[in-house]
This record gives sequence, C-alpha cells and structure tokens, in this order.
Amino acid sequence: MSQKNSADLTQLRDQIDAIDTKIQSLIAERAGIAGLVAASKRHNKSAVYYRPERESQVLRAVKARNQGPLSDEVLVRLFREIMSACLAQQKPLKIAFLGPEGTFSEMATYRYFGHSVQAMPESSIDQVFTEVEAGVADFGVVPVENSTEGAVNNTLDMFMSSPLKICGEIDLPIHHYLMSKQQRLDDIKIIYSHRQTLAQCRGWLKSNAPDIETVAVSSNAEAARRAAYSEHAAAIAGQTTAALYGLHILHQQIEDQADNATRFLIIGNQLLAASGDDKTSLMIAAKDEPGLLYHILRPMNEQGVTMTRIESRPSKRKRWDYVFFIDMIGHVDDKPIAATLREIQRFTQQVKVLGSYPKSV
Ligand SMILES: C=C(O[C@@H]1C=C(C(=O)O)C=C[C@H]1O)C(=O)O
Repeated sequence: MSQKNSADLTQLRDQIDAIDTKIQSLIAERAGIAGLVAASKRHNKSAVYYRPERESQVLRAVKARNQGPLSDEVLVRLFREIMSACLAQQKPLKIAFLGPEGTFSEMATYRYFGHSVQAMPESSIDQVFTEVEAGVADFGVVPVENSTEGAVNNTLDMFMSSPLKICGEIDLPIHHYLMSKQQRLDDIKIIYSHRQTLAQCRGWLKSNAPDIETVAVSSNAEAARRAAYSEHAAAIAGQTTAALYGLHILHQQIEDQADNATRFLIIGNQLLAASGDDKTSLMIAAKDEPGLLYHILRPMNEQGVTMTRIESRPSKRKRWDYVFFIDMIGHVDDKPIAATLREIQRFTQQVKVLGSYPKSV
C-alpha cells in the first residue's frame, strides 16, 4: 500500500471514530429520554410502557427519511434494536413464540421486537395463547398464513375462544434449505420437516427427491434435531437452523415460490390507538340466513373499506355452521370502519373485533 493510501485510510478511520462517538452519545441520550417517558408513565396506573403503534410511527419515519446508501430494511432493523434496548432498560418484554429455538416464529419474534426481549419458546400455538392469557408472557407471536399454503387454521380457531387481541403483524420472507450430516443427496434415505414446510417444497421434492421418504414432524427445528442424530436423514428448515444443529446445507432456497412469505400475528391484551396506517381484523359468527356474505360485503363497499383477506372456518358448534375471519384496511375508530361494523352487526349473530393494529412496517 502506498504512503498516500495509508494516510487516506487513517483519516477515514478517524472520521469513523468521530462519528461513532457522536452516535454513541446520541443513543445514550435517546435511552435517557425513553427512561423519562417510562418514569412519567409510572405515575399513571393504567399506562402501558410498550406502544406498538408509536413504534411503528417511528419506523415509518425512519423509512421516509432514508436516502440511502443503506436499505429501508436495514435501517428499520437498526432502529428496531435501538427501541428494543431503550425499552428493556425498565424490564425486558417477555414474548411467547411457537418453539423450539430455530423456528421461523423465533425469527419473527426478534425481527418484530428486537433482541432485547426475553423470548420464551412454547410447544404449541395453544400454549402461546395460554401463556399470554395467564400473564406469564406480555405478548405472543403466532403464524397466521403462508403465501403458498394459506391459512394456519390452528391460530384462527384459537380466536374463537380466546379473549386476546391482535396487536401487530409481521411478514417474514421464508426460504427453505435442505440440510444433513451427509454431503450428497444420494446418501439421504429420509427427509424430515414440518407439514407446512414439506407442502411449500412439494414441487422441488417431486423433481429432485422423488424416491426419498418424507416424514412430517412437529417443527422444522425438530426435523433438524433428528437429522443431526441420524446418518442418512436430512431436514428442511431455515438457514440459521443448520448452524444450530451442526448440519451441512445441501440445497438452498428449495421453496416452490421464490417470494414465499409467512405472516405472523402479535397477540396481547391491549387495544391500540390508531397509528395512521392500520388494519382491523374481525371474527363474524353467521346467522343462518340467506345473503349473509352480501350483508358483510355490502357495507364495506358502501363505505369504501378495502378488505385484504377473508377466511371461513367451521364454527364447531354445529354441522355446516361457519365463522368468518376478515381483515380490512383502517382502524375501528375510523368513521367508515365504525359505520361498516354497525351495519354488519344488524345482520349477523356476533361480530368480534380481534384488533386494530399497525400494518407491517
Ligand atoms: C418512549 C416511549 O415508550 C416506548 C419506547 C419507544 C421508543 O423507544 O421510541 C416507543 C414507544 C414505547 O414502546 C413512548 O411511549 O414514547
């Protein structure tokens, strides 16, 4: 390296050191102010420390200010971590997720809340709801739909009996990796994975491993654990799972749809104020009469409310009786949504607002 180059490098590093010093003192200043906000909330018994709607406003402002060179996604991640650390000064949030460690639900948990939380792996979706209902966890993270495979029925069905509210959502791109102790596909006799994952890789498996037995297990992480104990087994799981279980990656991104994504819900006890860009989820129990769907869709259309999703599930009360799950753009306090709700209530047995929450940032 020439002398000039080396002098340039020293100067650039000095600049970086000076900037780091400023960033550090600004982060400390921010943490101090967040601490003051928390102290002022302490005087008010009903105040809540964690405000998802406020945090999503902060993150949207970060995106709006961004002029590069870092991507929106990277900047949102950094600010998410700063807020997570500021909040944890009081007490880290406890977050129940569908475990074990290494699942996509765990990834969604850290992506949504940052790493300064106490993440609690649970054995089932039902158990995530139970821990939040009992107050053992502050919030829960559960999958609700996949872009290839559709609804996660278990999660939808839980809302029929649970009083919990939806406090947020996060879309996570999902890529699947084939991993094993073996280096070659020819040496594999059995492939383990979660049922949903196998379904998302159905085409790849048919073309590339038509003669290998596939076995559905309780989670992708459980699949990796089994592959780690067996000489001729492989697992399909997320990239980070391979390192966790000491497995080689044999094939990357084997999902049939390149833009495969799963949407997760954040569940908790809070009803949130509007963030300015929200969604509302409803559960509607039907009256057994003709034109029901019409009576749900008509007021939406009249009020100009956009529906983003509709699912129906058996009510489990009697045969061929259904419950509808509907997502719409807007907050329950918005006039068009409030008017839509009033109108739907006239024609249905029960309308339950599962929550109004900030759209995934
Ligand atoms: C600082 C506050 O409390 C918490 C911390 C936030 C932050 O670090 O920006 C934002 C919202 C709350 O989760 C607040 O309510 O403004």
